[in-house]
Amino acid sequence: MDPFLVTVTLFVGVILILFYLANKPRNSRYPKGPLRFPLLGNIPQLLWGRVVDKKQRQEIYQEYSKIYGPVFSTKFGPTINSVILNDPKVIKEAWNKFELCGRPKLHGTAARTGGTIRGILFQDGSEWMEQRRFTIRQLRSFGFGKRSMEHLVMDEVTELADTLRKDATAGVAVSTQKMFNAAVLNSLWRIMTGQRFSHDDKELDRILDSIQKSLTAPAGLSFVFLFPIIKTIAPNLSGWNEYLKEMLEATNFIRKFVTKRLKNPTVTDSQEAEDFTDVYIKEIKETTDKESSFYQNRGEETLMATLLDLFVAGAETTSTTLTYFFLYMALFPEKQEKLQKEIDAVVGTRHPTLEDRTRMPYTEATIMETLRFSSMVPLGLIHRAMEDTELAGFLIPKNTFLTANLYNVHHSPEIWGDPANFRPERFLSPDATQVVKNDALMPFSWGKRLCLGEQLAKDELFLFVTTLLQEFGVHEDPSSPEPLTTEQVSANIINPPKPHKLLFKLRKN
Ligand code: HEM
Repeated sequence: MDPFLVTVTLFVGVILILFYLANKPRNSRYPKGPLRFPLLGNIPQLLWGRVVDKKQRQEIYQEYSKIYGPVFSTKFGPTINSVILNDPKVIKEAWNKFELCGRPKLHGTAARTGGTIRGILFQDGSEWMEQRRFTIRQLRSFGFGKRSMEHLVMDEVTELADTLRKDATAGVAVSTQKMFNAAVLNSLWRIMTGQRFSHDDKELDRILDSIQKSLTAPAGLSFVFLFPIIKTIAPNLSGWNEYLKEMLEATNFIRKFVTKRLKNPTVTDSQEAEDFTDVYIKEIKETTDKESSFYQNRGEETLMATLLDLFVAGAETTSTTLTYFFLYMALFPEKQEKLQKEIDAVVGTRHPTLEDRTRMPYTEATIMETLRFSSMVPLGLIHRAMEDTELAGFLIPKNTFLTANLYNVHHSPEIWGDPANFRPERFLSPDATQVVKNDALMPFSWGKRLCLGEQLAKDELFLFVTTLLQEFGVHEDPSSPEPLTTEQVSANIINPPKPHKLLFKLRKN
């Protein structure tokens, strides 16, 4: 037999076997998915979609869900199996199951807290449950959802309005990218630590910049998370060193704060705690159970991680939503006008309060539409199956990663009819007097991992939006070289809008 023919036959045979093995279903009820390449899984298709088709990951997943259905599987490299959920009903079913609410054990997330995963955001199991419950209880007792919180938020909006007034009078267009960060973070930070930052605090600016860079790190960095070897081979080229440097800025800042507070407590043991950190330290002192995440050194490390989680999650998310909100107001001036009419009619010239909310359906609907339209956390945070689990007739094996394509849910024509239009009216009753909720709107995710800052974020969004639009009109900057666009920057977790500037003009002058 011709040796060339033998070689070709063998080569083709090996390739076919490798493809067969790569595509062999993990069990008879495992979700289907696109063809997997040996060793690489679906990385080639994802790269092609990103580089050639210029599509974001959520858009690529959206295309796949049209072919493989609302639950499909992908594979990254030889070992990481991932299931993508594209339907709100399935997402709810999944995120209500404790077994599907684990987190992947990624070295990238461990590196930020000294090599061991601690806290809430990236933790699972008993430590996650213990920390999450404690944090929710304490945040409520310190003001989440209460009048006292409202005052903290209003202090911040008022200061921001003072700065904007100067810019408006000078006719200067402002970049809204970082504008809300400190103001939004401060209300949370006062509850957590008793401290606030001045809006032009340079250290905070640097840390928030680092958080922004690490959260919006190039999407290519996900590959480093999935394949740790890349960071050893190409620590600089892969972006790993830069990511770590940025991430550790915030870690070091929080570590410094915790060390100082442990050495110099602000209250004695018999005094009432004044902030979250005080209560936490009290809990550490009172914990005798060695298994508890509050126990001694582990407790101190976990305090650091939990504060870091809230700092990171609280700083970037709400402020990016506000950036989107004002961008949309400039892009859709007729919506802005309607909203301002509602503010003028209900609030008039006094300060807005949270009690106004029920009488301001258009404002509420516009905030909801902003959260839907921007879907700035498009794929939520990755979950992990902690056990073999039944889901919507499928069998999801232990350690499978799960991703909710929130972007797809928020942009499904079957659910919204005209998802590509910014139309707050979709959340209003026909007579426009009531907000109509839609369960498919889930920007804060769902179930056991539901964002624990949802209440604060909603309160802040309402108070910032109403206070600022009461006084200012927001407009496109005519001197800008590029027109405003709804386009997003593709990123790691949070997708910000493209950098832009807006003109804030005083409404009554
Ligand atoms: C508009 C603002 C916000 C949005 C859209 C948002 C969205 C989300 C999403 C999608 C998740 C992932 C849930 C999952 O894994 O299924 C999450 C988790 C989380 N968020 Fe938010 N968030 C916002 C504001 C905040 C704020 C202000 C805080 C601070 C108090 C916060 C703290 C957290 C924490 C600690 C988690 C982790 C929960 C857990 O793993 O158990 N978020 N958020």
